[in-house]
Amino acid sequence: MSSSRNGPSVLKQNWTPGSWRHRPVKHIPDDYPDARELARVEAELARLPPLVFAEETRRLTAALGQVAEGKAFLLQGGDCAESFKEFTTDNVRDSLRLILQMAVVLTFSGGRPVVKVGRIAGQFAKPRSGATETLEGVTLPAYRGDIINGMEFEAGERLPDPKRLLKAYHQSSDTVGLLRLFSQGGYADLLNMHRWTFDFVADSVQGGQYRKLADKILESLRFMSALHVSPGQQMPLNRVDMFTSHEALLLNYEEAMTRADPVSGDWYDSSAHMLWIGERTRQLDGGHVEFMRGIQNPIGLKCGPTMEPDDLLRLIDILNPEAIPGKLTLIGRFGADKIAERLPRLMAATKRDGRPVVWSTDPMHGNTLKARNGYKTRPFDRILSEVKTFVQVATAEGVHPGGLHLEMTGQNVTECLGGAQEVTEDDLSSRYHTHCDPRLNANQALQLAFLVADKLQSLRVPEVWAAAATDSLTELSGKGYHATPK
Ligand SMILES: O=C[C@H](O)[C@H](O)COP(=O)(O)O
Ligand SMILES: C=C(OP(=O)(O)O)C(=O)O
Repeated sequence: MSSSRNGPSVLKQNWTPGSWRHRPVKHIPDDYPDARELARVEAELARLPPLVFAEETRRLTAALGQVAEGKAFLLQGGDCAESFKEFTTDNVRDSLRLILQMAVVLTFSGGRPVVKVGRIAGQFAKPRSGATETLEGVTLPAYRGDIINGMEFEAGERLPDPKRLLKAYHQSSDTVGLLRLFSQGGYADLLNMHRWTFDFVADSVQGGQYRKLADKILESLRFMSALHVSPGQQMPLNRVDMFTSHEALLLNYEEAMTRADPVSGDWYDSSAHMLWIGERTRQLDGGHVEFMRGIQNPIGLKCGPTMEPDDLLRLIDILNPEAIPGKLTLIGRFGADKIAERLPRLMAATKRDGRPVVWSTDPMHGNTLKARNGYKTRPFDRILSEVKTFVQVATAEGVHPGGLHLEMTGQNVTECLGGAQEVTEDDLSSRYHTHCDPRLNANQALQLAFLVADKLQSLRVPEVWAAAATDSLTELSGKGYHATPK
């Protein structure tokens, strides 16, 4: 059952882009100094062009449907928080090139297409643990992302300012434009894959591994072209589909960007192809879930350590009642020490339930800690450990380990500890640029891609999968894993 030109489907009755306003909401500022100015900005946004088209969004749903069936893999990654200050053409290109490199690695080893989704062109609003921040005895409202207030520790900057919604829109629009140019205009041509390597990665182990892999792929392409077999006839190699996503947190912005598609009559949030609900705003009766139930875009749902199987199933009832393949991606973010205990029953519940979902892992948000020198950081070994356990649990439960959700950057930052470059606590201060949470740098991200690719490679053949499932059970015993009755 789907909606039609005759009106919304029965399941979506009583929904409007603004119906979230009648529900309790968390992490949306209620202290804009000038409510009329906010309303004026919302009206202006509603008149501005969409950032993405419904047809592209439907293409992403279909691609994610393939992931749900185990025929593709999702790579979703990018900034923790985009900022106005750090917006440059080079930064957008570098975010894309990192995704392209990782996708080559994952596609080659996993033997499945990789669906590429950036945390980009709208990832501006952040839910914070505390409402305030205190520095040297002065307390101010917390920084909540550039779309809401400013990062400077100064009273005026920390006030929510409606004009920031417009600035975020225009920067997102420029970013989408650049992504289209880079992904469709030749830069993403597979024959260019050597040029995607970052200078600071070229001499590392990962740089060498990538060079070898790229040589191998180019050799195969030359071989096929010598045989006059052109893979490009079936699948263009000179451009890629690069989709955008962000957390749908500031619903004032999302509502203003939501439009009825003239072709299908369905409502699409035109601010991004994919939106997700954060761990802190997934309350069943909350405004965020209410908003997301009405839009036709593919949706992500963060699933943290406190989520119970019943809550998850009720959220699926609300968010994907029509069981559309590719509509819902569950993004586990438990922490390396909790995943083996918390994930299996959620996966088993979705398996028993039978409605299609993509299972993806975010190994960043459950593994944040404060270093001795005060920097918020994430150890690479914990990130890696969560990803490995994710694949093991999925394998043991007979579920496709479908995706990876990362906070990462093409910049040579020192924000996460460890990795092949062995970033130490003392190194953190040298290039710590994030606006909120620590991101993997390109070297660490590529290293992770090679390690995941290695795991996925072993799952390509069904018999190997079965053996891996047995091995996974053995390895997981002792980590708190409880096998779920089949
Ligand atoms: O990205 C996620 C959250 O916004 C972030 O982890 C919150 O950070 P905080 O705990 O410093 O507020
Ligand atoms: C806030 C985020 O994550 P979570 O909701 O999982 O904490 C995020 O991905 O930016």
